Amino acid sequence: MSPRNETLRPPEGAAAPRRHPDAPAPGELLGSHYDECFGCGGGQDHGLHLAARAGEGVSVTAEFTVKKAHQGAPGLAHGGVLATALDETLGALSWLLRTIAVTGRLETDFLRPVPVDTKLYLDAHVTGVDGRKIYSTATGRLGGPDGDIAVRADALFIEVKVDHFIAHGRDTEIKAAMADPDQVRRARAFEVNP
Ligand SMILES: CCCCCCCCCCCCCC(=O)SCCNC(=O)CCNC(=O)[C@H](O)C(C)(C)COP(=O)(O)OP(=O)(O)OC[C@H]1O[C@@H](n2cnc3c(N)ncnc32)[C@H](O)[C@@H]1OP(=O)(O)O
Repeated sequence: MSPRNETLRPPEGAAAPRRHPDAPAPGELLGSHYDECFGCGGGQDHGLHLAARAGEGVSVTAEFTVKKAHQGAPGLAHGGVLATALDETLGALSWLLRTIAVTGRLETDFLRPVPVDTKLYLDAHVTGVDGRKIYSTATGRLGGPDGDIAVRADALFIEVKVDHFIAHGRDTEIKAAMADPDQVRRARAFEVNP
């Protein structure tokens, strides 16, 4: 499916996505980039606890089970939570590019309601890279990886350096993150590209 919005289509001359030589192997669990992340962190009781795996090329798959705390209408997932699941899955593509990037633009289509206790099967891949701009797309399916599409999104992520978070994040959390050698190593490693 190609993006409906022109601004989310890689421009002419954009580079094809290139899997980083040190990217995790296909099938490998990617883990969380930050324990307090609402999307993937283990430290958020009501977070999505989304678990993503590396796929082939520059792609990932992920699973997320809708919980009671994620409702909008009775018994149904909140649209913003579903957009978060797509955003987080798209964000996980950073592990394959080994580039830190933040969401600049995210366009989401909600095709089917998603009940509480449903497992959403997500996949995402990069469609092109143009300088700091990373174009990508994702789907969330019901019933299995080949099931009906419930939600889909096209996105533009923008590459940033670790300093982006240091400059903009609240002091308390930045200080705690910087005091954690594993967190710093994980983040800084992404800044070194061949
Ligand atoms: C220590 C702890 C580390 C933890 C690390 C893990 C982090 C992982 C987190 C992942 C969590 C999951 C994910 C999350 O939740 S990420 C959280 C949600 N996203 C954000 O908070 C991002 C907020 N926005 C910004 O900070 C800035 O606007 C950014 C950094 C994005 C760009 O500002 P910057 O000043 O740097 O660059 P620029 O303005 O020159 O733009 C550059 C180019 O991009 C184009 N452009 C920009 N925006 C748009 C747009 N909306 N539509 C179309 N195009 C857009 C722009 O035209 C230009 O194009 P060109 O003129 O070059 O052609």
